Amino acid sequence: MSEFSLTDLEKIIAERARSGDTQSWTARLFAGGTEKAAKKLGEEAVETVIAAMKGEHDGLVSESADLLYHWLVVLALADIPLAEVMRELERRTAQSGIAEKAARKDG
Ligand SMILES: N=c1c2ncn([C@@H]3O[C@H](COP(=O)(O)OP(=O)(O)OP(=O)(O)O)[C@@H](O)[C@H]3O)c2ncn1[C@@H]1O[C@H](COP(=O)(O)O)[C@@H](O)[C@H]1O
Repeated sequence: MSEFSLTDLEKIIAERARSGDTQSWTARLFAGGTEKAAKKLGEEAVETVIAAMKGEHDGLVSESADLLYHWLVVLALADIPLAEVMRELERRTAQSGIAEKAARKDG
């Protein structure tokens, strides 16, 4: 399992967004604004769906990476930290009681 996390990528995106580097895709996405970035996210989602439906292993991995990267850019443009989404996922997990059931099973 890679040590690299979405939190690491979120930090890189924040740094690159501020860089003003004309070669930076992140900086260009930020300059283009939310609508453009969200459209790109939609395209990557469609490409991910197509790769999944075709059963393309490598394509699905690659498109998933594009999707997660563009999703984090859209979140950053909306000033929503990844932690806020994780808290929502955690809340839903706690609500379902799945985590406790798994812990009881392990213990
Ligand atoms: N993870 C990514 C990442 N995933 C995809 N992309 C870029 O997203 C762009 C769009 O992908 P597409 O598949 O649509 O390729 P495209 O050639 O633009 O296709 P068209 O839309 O033009 O048809 C490409 O330029 C990819 O390089 C990414 N760009 C950056 N990152 C991360 O962000 C960091 C900083 O990158 P820069 O901001 O470019 O310095 C990198 O080190 C990576 O960690």
